Amino acid sequence: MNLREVGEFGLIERLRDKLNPADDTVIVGIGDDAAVLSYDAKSYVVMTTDMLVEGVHFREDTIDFRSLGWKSLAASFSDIAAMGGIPRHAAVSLAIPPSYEIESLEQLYEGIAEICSEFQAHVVGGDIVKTDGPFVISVTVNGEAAQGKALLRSGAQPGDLVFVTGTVGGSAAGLVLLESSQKSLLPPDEQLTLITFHQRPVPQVQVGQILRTSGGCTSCNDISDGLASELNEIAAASGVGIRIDENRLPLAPAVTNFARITGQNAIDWALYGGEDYQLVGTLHPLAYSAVVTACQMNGIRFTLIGRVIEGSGVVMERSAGGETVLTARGYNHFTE
Ligand SMILES: Nc1ncnc2c1ncn2[C@@H]1O[C@H](COP(=O)(O)OP(=O)(O)OP(=O)(O)O)[C@@H](O)[C@H]1O
Ligand SMILES: Cc1ncc(C[n+]2csc(CCOP(=O)(O)O)c2C)c(N)n1
Ligand SMILES: [Mg+2]
Ligand SMILES: [Mg+2]
Ligand SMILES: [Mg+2]
Repeated sequence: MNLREVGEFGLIERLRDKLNPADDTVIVGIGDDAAVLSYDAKSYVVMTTDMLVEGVHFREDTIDFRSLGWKSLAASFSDIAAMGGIPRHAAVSLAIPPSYEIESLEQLYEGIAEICSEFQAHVVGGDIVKTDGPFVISVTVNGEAAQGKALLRSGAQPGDLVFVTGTVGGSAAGLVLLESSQKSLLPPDEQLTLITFHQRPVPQVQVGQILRTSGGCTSCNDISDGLASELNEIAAASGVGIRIDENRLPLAPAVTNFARITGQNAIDWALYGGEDYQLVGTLHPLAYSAVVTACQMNGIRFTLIGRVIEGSGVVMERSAGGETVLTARGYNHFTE
């Protein structure tokens, strides 16, 4: 069968069927943002790996090396955050075209060091190979989580509230701006805001901790492929339906402004753009006030965008009236 037909997620299912069953050290295996592993009685190890490929995840004209270093680790820290874990240790492997300058790779590592100091994480190893293909960065991150309380995609219950942190659609807007010949239509400060959303996403480790300790977060996912895709993953893993409200989607003013100027759709960026690395999930209503207070105290934007219902799939109530079924049409390698 053709890869374009099964897509990235169909391929994962097919490959997973070939593997041996996991043993009891695997608390959460394939299927969530990160694996949760138990080696002793104290705490869980949370482990995730992701690749970034030149031409697919970045190009010379969409990111500088220092930001690329930041973003490469941010994506993995975000997966750890989505499990309620704290990122601790990383391994970084590079497949490098021989034409690359050593200074560029040093800049990459300055960005890696920057995010590691921000989150008190450490690079503890990696690997380097030469390639005649594109530049590839592979990042594996291990984190820590308290035993028994990892945030999964699979616990949403009808009646729960659907939340998202920060704002959404900013990374896609930033990418459109970086690729656009109409940059100057937007004020310089808003240009910088959009470019920062794309190049320097901030993994939501702190809110992951707030959610985990609240005891009422029933599901969580980070936004790599787009809100529509992540919500569908939660709905499918939890066996529930989700209703969200278009009016409630948190968009940064620079994003709506840029959409207006270029005649593009900011809601589509939020739903299908991806790479915002915010957290989306569900909360038992009784946990809401404690979570929102903790977020306010820490300057974290936390928005309710809908509700969990019985059934399946994701529906969005439109601001113009009516509703739209949101398919998992986010970023999917092979179908893109
Ligand atoms: N080649 C593979 N072999 C085994 N498991 C895989 C493979 N590729 C992905 N997975 C697993 O499938 C699940 C879904 O992966 P996916 O990459 O969609 O999640 P993610 O890392 O949260 O998202 P993204 O890659 O968009 O940031 C994860 O548990 C992941 O570890
Ligand atoms: C040059 C360029 N073109 C397109 C994109 C957009 N993009 C690439 S991969 C991806 C999903 C996340 O990746 P993954 O699912 O592998 O974690 C997105 C939204 C980009 N960043 N740069
Ligand atoms: Mg993820
Ligand atoms: Mg992944
Ligand atoms: Mg993805």
